[in-house]
Amino acid sequence: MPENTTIDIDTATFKGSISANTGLFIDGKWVDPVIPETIDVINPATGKKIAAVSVGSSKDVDIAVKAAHKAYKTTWGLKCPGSQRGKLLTRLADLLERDRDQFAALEAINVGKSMITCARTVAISFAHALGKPFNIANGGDLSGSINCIRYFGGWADKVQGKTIQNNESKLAYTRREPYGVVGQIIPWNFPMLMLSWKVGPALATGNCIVLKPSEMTPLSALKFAELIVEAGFPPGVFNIVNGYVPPSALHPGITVGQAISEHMNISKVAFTGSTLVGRKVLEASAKSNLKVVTLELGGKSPSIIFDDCDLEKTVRSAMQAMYGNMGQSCVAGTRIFIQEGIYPQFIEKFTALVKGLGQATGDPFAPTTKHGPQVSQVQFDRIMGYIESGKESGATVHVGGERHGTEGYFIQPTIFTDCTPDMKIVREEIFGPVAAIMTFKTEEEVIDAANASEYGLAACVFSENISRAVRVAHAIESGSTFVNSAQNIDPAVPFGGYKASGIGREHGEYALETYTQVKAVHVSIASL
Ligand SMILES: NC(=O)C1=CN([C@@H]2O[C@H](COP(=O)(O)OP(=O)(O)OC[C@H]3O[C@@H](n4cnc5c(N)ncnc54)[C@H](O)[C@@H]3O)[C@@H](O)[C@H]2O)C=CC1
Ligand code: BAL
Repeated sequence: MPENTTIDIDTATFKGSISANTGLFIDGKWVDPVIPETIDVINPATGKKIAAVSVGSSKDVDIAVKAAHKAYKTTWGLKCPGSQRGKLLTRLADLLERDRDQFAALEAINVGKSMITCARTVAISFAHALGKPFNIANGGDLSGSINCIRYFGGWADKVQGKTIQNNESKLAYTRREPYGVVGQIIPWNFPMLMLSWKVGPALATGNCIVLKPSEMTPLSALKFAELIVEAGFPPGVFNIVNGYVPPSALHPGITVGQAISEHMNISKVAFTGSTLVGRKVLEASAKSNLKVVTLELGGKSPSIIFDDCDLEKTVRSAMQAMYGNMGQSCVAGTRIFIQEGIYPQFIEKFTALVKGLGQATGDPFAPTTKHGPQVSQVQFDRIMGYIESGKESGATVHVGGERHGTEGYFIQPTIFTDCTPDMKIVREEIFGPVAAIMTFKTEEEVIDAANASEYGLAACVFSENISRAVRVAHAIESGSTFVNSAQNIDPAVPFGGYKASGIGREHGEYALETYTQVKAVHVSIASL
């Protein structure tokens, strides 16, 4: 039987012992993988092991899919009224709220999220607060997760089809039916938040889930499974299979993520992660059962700053948009375009703020920390590689550009100036605290420059001329554009990418569409 691990945390911002099971969660129970194997979970602030958790294989995915199918046919799906699904989701949100400090602490220790602005008061669902310190994890990530699950709980009994009045000799109507078993593959940058974005709409619409957390950050998902049981969801509705990437010696064949993508009895996969893997998921679907695939992938989002912006607010928002979550955010505003007239004032204030952020780098549990570590050695090396590339290609390191400290995976918040569109640091997603600054003269010029990217996830536009701001927002090729704010994502508003940033939308009514398929029913009412 898999064991509980206990994580003791004694810090200024969180004190307590958190226990979490380290097994796979299948059919409402904790189980060992068919081939017993574990993976170490690392604290990125120290590089040291926190715990070891079980990892599964395609065999465990098969078992989880069978359990999910059984639940779908017997206790969930069309067998469970939407009102009951909504009640359970609302209960789940309440339980998450009750235990939010523990979940925030798990995010802080496993992802390096820091604990500064005790943002319990944060009104928005997804605060791109700086860093992943504990208080930020609690305010931003946990508020966002709770709000998202509660929001979709409200939708569960409101999923509706339509009647079609086209022909008086028939009654034609549509139904929105769940897919059955859906696979969900989530990343490490916002483990609880990405889980909630996927679990909320899937359960609201009556699907059963086989979820794979990132192998780097499984702890909060494992803890979440306990709340699924406590809330009263029937066994098999929600299953977790952790997995390795790349294949290990014990699991030389396909990985868990690939097994989910290829599975013949999974009818839809929702994926958040790299564009590279997104392509593989799509390919696996094409080669297996043509399952529906939604993808939320990379970005290289522009922040466009016009001369007539509110400078104080804009500088703060541009910093949040860029350095929130240590730059490990798909919507990060990494290409900062500044109109020439305001460049000197903007750069002076932005530099001061970013240097301040650098001074507030450190222990995710310290009350003053605003900037934590990158998630792993791999990500650290990758980002440092980009910083070297920036230097070699002729950009100027204006701030930062080095590692911070000697332990863990900390990188100084970095600003590159003198950037040109051909540079790797301007074209590619870095997923770290590295800003590329460029200037522009005209609206037309900046629209072209902003759109010269394979990505199209998000953008920020800063101008007090609302006509111009909205005009530019419409001209930018992105799934979301934020006017005069950092990326205040909201569970009621659709989220997703244009171009290589993804397929489909999460959040809002659109998410219900991506978790249901439409059935048309034609009933003849013609008199004989
Ligand atoms: N859109 C976003 O929010 C995210 C984007 N990324 C981007 O990806 C880059 C690399 O990060 P990684 O952790 O390597 O991302 P990744 O795309 O490899 O990981 C995301 C998830 O996909 C799973 N996965 C890996 N290979 C798979 C396969 N063949 N089939 C199915 N699932 C698979 C992973 O285990 C993880 O759960 C980052 O530097 C960043 O640019 C990473 C995480 C989140
Ligand atoms: N992947 C959605 C949230 C983010 O990375 O910013």
